Amino acid sequence: MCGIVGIVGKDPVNQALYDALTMLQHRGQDAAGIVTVDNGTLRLRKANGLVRDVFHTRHMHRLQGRIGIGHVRYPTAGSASSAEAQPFYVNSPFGIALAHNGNLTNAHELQQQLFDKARRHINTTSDSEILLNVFAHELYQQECLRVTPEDVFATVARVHRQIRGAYAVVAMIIGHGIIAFRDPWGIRPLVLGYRETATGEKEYIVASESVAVDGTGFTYWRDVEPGEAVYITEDGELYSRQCADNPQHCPCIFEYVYFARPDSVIDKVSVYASRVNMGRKLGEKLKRDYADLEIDVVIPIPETSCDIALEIASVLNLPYRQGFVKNRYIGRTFIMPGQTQRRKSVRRKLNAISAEFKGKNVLLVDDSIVRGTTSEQIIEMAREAGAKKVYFASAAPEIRFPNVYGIDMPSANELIGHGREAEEINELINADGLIYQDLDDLIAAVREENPDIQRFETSVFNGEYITGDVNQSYLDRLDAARNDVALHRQTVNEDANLELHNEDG
Ligand SMILES: O=P(O)(O)OC[C@H]1O[C@H](OP(=O)(O)OP(=O)(O)O)[C@H](O)[C@@H]1O
Ligand SMILES: NC(=O)CC[C@H](N)C(=O)O
Ligand SMILES: [Mg+2]
Repeated sequence: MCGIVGIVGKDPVNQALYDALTMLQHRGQDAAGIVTVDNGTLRLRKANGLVRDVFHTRHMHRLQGRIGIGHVRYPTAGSASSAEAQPFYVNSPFGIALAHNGNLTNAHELQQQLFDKARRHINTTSDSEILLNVFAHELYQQECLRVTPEDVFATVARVHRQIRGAYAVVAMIIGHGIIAFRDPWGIRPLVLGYRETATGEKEYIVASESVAVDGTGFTYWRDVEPGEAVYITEDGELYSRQCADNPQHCPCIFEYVYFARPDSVIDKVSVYASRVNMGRKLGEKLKRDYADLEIDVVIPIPETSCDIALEIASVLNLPYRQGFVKNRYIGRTFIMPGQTQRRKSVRRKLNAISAEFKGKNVLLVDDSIVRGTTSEQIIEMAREAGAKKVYFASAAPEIRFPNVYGIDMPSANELIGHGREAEEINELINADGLIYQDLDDLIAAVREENPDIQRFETSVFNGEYITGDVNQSYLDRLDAARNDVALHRQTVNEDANLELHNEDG
């Protein structure tokens, strides 16, 4: 998952972009970037690392201008090289910078078409650079000297017809403004906000999550609709239009399970409320079907599962204890690159308080089990801390299939739930009992907050890929390109990559 933001302001936007990126940091910890337009010239700073490490005072000084976009990256395509940090830039037409959250499923074909049709060279292995070039080529085809809202909407409509997969995008055209659009399924989130200056002029923000809107002093306004494009000119005029032929709302359910911050509201669903509902549903299942388990205490695996576990404890009428302490200086482990780093980080990140485990039957709660890295080690830690029995509950059902829409789960074989039933998984993670949420209950937990959502993107649980273009040969290619061994090989070679259009360190 990545985080994106764009701001059209009346004063310099560098600090607000930086602040927004820090509030989206949980969506991507690998790289960060900001581009602003300063008197007709792009200013760019992007590099690998956390937001606080990428931007130093000297970079912030250079990022002048009243309009800009930013990105935090969690790679799902291409390499982890800093040359693939975003935003990307292309000089024709006009000068365009673009930031993307999601993953294109036809990137390979698009790259070939770009060369055949437009002789466009793609310098990295990133699908987002391809997306930028498709957009640039279509805008060029409008043959306009000044870009009008009509040109923008015609361009996005043509982009929608060509690209497949998941995409929430912010793009900036020098001398014109910012464009934001979302794929016709609305798989990845994108929200709009505004604020007024002291003189009553409007400023706008688009961001992956509403937390970035709240935290920068903007007011949340609405979600960008699936398929919709929003164009905000540099003078602050806002235009919007539905640009997809057949938009259908089908947001990614994993945003609610894990990715988004609980204080965000996505597609009118409070992430926090949906997690409380997940806890209630799972608590009810435990009460109904597992009444024979003698549980003394419910313990969350910080951080994402805390709201879920608290609700389970309340349904079961059991004590809730924070038996694991989280090291606040270690980030999210699931989105770290490479299994070695992920494995090592679990014990660095979480430590048990023995008193909460000694001689007790504990129910550990997590939001999801993906590779099983966390659950396996945490159960071992609970036993070392003296637990009698260790039961494990997951607020998401078994994750059995790869994700192709912006979550880095490219390889079925790396998923502990792939081809296995709960009992087998239970043995692998060495629990005394493993209880998964049912998919219908998970869907109901989120839908309860917005019954207008008819369908969710749930492919990791049931293998149904809503875009309809994902077949086994695509999945095999993805696996070969992005499994842990392939990524390791890539990292070794990445220094050879050429870095363009960047401020030096
Ligand atoms: O089965 P796994 O492959 O270990 O993946 C699942 C775990 O990873 C995530 O935690 P993470 O540490 O990323 O973030 P959090 O602090 O937000 O819970 C998630 O919340 C689970 O705990
Ligand atoms: N997680 C994402 O949204 C990734 C965006 C893009 N596919 C990249 O790898 O940089
Ligand atoms: Mg976790």
